[in-house]
Amino acid sequence: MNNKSSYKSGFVAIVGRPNVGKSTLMNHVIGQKIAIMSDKPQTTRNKIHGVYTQESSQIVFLDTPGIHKRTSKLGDYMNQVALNTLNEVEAVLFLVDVAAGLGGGDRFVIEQLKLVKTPVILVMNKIDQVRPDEVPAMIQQYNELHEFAAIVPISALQGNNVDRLLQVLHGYLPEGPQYYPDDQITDHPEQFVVAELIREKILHATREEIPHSIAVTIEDMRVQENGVVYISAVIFVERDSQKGIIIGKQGALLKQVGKQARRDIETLLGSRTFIELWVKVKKDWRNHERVLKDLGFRHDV
Ligand SMILES: Nc1nc2c(ncn2[C@@H]2O[C@H](COP(=O)(O)OP(=O)(O)OP(=O)(O)O)[C@@H](O)[C@H]2O)c(=O)[nH]1
Repeated sequence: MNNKSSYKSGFVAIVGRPNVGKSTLMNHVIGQKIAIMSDKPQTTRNKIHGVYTQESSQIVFLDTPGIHKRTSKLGDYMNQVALNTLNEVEAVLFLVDVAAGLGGGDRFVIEQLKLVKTPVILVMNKIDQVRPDEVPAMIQQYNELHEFAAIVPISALQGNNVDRLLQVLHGYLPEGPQYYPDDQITDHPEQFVVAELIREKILHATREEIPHSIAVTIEDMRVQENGVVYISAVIFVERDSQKGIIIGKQGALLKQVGKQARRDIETLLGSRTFIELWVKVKKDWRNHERVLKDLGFRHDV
């Protein structure tokens, strides 16, 4: 895992009507890996669409399906979940199909996006299907409906201008940790990120006092009947003194960590969560290969 302070990372939500090319774009950006991820049954509503990792940055793309329909009560609820997510991410990619033209579905999504304070980047996909001289008028049409942070025409299928899109996105990434390892797609991608978010909050709250000698494992994570995701996580430290620091006076620091982590985790999952944090001392765990493996860590932690 990379803990360089200059590392940048963040969440980006992708929205767009069915068939506009969301999967094709992800395939182009990330390649084969996401196929594995998206095949996994998801416990929650927001799906991780893909993770794009580079030397100094990482983007976690979220799929936000709820935004497109307005039908039932469930639809309303989904919509609210989607809107909450969109308000918490670094940027929203709004994909449209220029070949299909601007339709009612797009207009509906734009109305939803007006409720969101996050920068929205309009991605005009399937540019290979129209004549170049048609593009300015199309841009104009969308510009009249909403003030987008940026407008980027691409062909996800042919890969045209996708680099430019990634460049624009990088501009919106704050400093943050590398949530996912470079090349490893875990069986439980959500759990991995949840653990990493908790770890990040601890390091932030304790500053220099707790070196990076902590590990966080998710012992239990499941959706309860009331829809709340229950998470039980164990924080492993090397010394008793570190345990005291992390718990804090009357549990104050741990409570703060839990609160901050919950905010991010709820954004990621699009669900309410209940998080239990435990602190355990496991002496010199970093030196033990097997323990490391149990904890699901690689060697360079
Ligand atoms: N010509 C052209 N076709 C594209 C482009 N991007 C996607 N397509 C095609 O559009 C169709 C739909 O693409 P998907 O990536 O499955 O769309 P999606 O938005 O993920 O669709 P849902 O999963 O239904 O939400 C596929 O046949 C793609 O090959 C593009 O840039 N140009």
